Amino acid sequence: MEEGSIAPSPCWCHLQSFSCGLAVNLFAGDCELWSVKSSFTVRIFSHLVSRVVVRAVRGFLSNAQAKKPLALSLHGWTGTGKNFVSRIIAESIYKRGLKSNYVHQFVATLHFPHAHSINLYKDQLQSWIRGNVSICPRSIFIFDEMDKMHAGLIDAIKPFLDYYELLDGVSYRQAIFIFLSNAGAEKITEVALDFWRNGKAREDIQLTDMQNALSVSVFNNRNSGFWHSTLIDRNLIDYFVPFLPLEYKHVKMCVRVEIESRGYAVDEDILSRVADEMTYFPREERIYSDKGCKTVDAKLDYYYDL
Ligand SMILES: Nc1ncnc2c1ncn2[C@@H]1O[C@H](COP(=O)(O)OP(=O)(O)OP(=O)(O)O)[C@@H](O)[C@H]1O
Repeated sequence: MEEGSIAPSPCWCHLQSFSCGLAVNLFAGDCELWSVKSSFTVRIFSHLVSRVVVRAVRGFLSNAQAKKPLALSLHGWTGTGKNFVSRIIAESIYKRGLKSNYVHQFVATLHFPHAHSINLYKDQLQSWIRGNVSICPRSIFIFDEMDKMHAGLIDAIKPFLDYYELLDGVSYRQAIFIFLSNAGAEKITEVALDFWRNGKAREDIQLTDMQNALSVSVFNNRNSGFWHSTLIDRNLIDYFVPFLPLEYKHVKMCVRVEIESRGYAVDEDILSRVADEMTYFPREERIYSDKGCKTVDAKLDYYYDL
């Protein structure tokens, strides 16, 4: 099944995008899913993330009677896989993944840069979401850099995340909203470090050890994009998903995956050298990679003559 052939309005790339009208899709209403894989898996080095995300997405997609759209808020240090996971979710639903006309990605610093334009952004965001969900109920909206979003802006989408059956004739109950943020990373690291220092296994960290602390921490953080947000206040975010900081062994796993994906034989020496080049924190213990797995692929270029 090919998706509609008219791409979202090209002017979307610019600030004015919203005001130049919504995307028109040739096959309006025809946004059948590429596949809702019953075996939908997330190959990610984090027991919490794979467990929560897979259950949440699979459960939501198989529930024809969902009472509200799915809202996932992914939190963690840089390079811990938040964009990676949102890409996997998009690809599990639409053949073209993030390139699908039904997947909309907003980057706070790019699409909502000016504090003085908040009211304009709010109107534009509502129109964009309303228009696109009217065309495709199973639209996916990804908000990256939530921690850089001006406080209050995200509250504009509150009505769409709520339990309404219809709003002006449109149902938002099949839509998926994903928020990505570095806010809360300190809290997550604190819990992970606590487990580590007490000799407890990382795999024993439960979602319940983090969820509440995470939502409270972003709610009270002026720089989280969710500061005093009604989305949290009204419990409209279904899951706060903590991405644990990545350890040396995880970085090596990332290097291995990258080498394999390039079709090379894995060289254990290169694996270790790339992981050794990363820097680790906290200063004393040096457990977690401060860039997660980011820059791994760039570092590999040095070792493989491409
Ligand atoms: N937990 C993980 N499991 C598997 N691969 C990972 C994981 N974390 C990161 N990676 C790899 O590292 C790359 C960079 O991660 P990604 O861009 O998703 O990080 P991020 O959390 O979105 O970072 P940022 O907060 O800076 O946007 C991914 O494309 C993926 O290849």
